[in-house]
Amino acid sequence: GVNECTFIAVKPDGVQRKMVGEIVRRFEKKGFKLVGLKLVQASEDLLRDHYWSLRSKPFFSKLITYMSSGPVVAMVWRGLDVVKTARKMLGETNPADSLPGTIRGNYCVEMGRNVIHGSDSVESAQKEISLWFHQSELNRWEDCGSQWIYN
Ligand SMILES: Nc1ncnc2c1ncn2[C@@H]1O[C@H](COP(=O)(O)OP(=O)(O)OP(=O)(O)O)[C@@H](O)[C@H]1O
Repeated sequence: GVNECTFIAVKPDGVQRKMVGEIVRRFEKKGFKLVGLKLVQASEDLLRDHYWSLRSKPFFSKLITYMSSGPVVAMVWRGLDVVKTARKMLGETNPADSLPGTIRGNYCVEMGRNVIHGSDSVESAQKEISLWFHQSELNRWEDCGSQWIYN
């Protein structure tokens, strides 16, 4: 429903490459609602929890190093089908498989530097949001434009 939320993070390469504004712009203009946003240096403990399902992958330790190499911009976005739609806006995990027009399709070339994260299901979104944000950091402000987004 319209209350669905997803967790999006601009990864350290995205922050270094000044992509925060472009990424926020795309989600805003799509019609999604920003309910949380912060710049954070993620601890390795947090990242290991976040990527727990990938712990046995050969690239796991490189992934933790990559994700802790600088600050990330952690965000929560809300709206109808936002989890699935955000994944489409991001593109595929491998930028080479991502269509032009998607964030990864337009702005990156390698899996290990793919500039952005987005939750892959509603359940992972709920887990990731509670991992990265305190409830008090989320703000469900009333969006004066929502009548022009939803009928
Ligand atoms: N084969 C690989 N080699 C190097 N890095 C990889 C590889 N597969 C995945 N990764 C890295 O690990 C991240 C998490 O992998 P996952 O399979 O969950 O992809 P994803 O869901 O598209 O990405 P994310 O969770 O970051 O949105 C990828 O975004 C990428 O940065």
